[in-house]
Amino acid sequence: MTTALRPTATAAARVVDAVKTYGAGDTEVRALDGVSVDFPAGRFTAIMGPSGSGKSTLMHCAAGLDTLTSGSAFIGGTDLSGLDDRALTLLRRERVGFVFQAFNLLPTLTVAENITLPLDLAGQRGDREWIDALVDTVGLRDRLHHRPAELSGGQQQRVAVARAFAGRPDVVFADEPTGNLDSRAGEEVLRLLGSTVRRTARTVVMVTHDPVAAAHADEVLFLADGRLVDRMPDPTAERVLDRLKAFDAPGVRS
Ligand SMILES: Nc1ncnc2c1ncn2[C@@H]1O[C@H](COP(=O)(O)OP(=O)(O)OP(=O)(O)O)[C@@H](O)[C@H]1O
Repeated sequence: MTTALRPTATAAARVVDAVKTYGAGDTEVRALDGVSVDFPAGRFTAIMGPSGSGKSTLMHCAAGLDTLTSGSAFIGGTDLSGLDDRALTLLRRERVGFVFQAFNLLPTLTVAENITLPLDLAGQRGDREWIDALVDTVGLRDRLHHRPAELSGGQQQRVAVARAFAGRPDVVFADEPTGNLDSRAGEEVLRLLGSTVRRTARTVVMVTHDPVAAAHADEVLFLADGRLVDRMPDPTAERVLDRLKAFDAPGVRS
């Protein structure tokens, strides 16, 4: 293993020289064109960039939902390319949490059952104190026995956030978590993600199109044409918006 490929102790997830192509020959698309990036432990990182820049592809490959064409992806010190499908499924279940735009709660289960679903699937009891604290953090104690259909969109996404963190994962990947929410409910979910990172030293990686959402992160990564072209620590919505505008400006590339 070369030095460049050795995972750092502080990266919850990382990709090295990540290349992902779709199709072949004239129709080949290079969705990721040599991206190397660490997602530091205990930090909230947002991924932004124009449509088609490779955000979802990067997230899916970093999370073990998809495989790279070349390069490496690590969760903690585990090289995902060395894992077969079964091992990848187990790793995702035990060490990765997910929050999707569409909430993806199971309608027949109660809120409490949805929150512990990943643990139940893994045959684990989980840390009851941790889960109890999560229920309070997301403010759903009085809804624990309700079904998702009885909750607002914002409440459903808060259930999904609790579910994502229930197993104390190394990293939570959030794909447009506020895309289906009005701005107030979205703001609550973002504050929840940020405060959970800061209070519990968990790690969140979020793909978003929304500069206001990205401003909740500790750092924003900008992709363009499948490459990492910029990073912005301590972002504000205004600065993120200005940076995004530069992608559209004639003659300005990254
Ligand atoms: N399954 C696929 N087959 C072929 N091409 C794909 C596939 N998935 C993604 N692509 C292409 O890869 C490139 C990157 O796509 P990706 O979805 O990662 O971008 P994105 O930045 O998440 O876009 P958006 O903001 O529109 O969601 C695009 O050109 C896209 O068309």
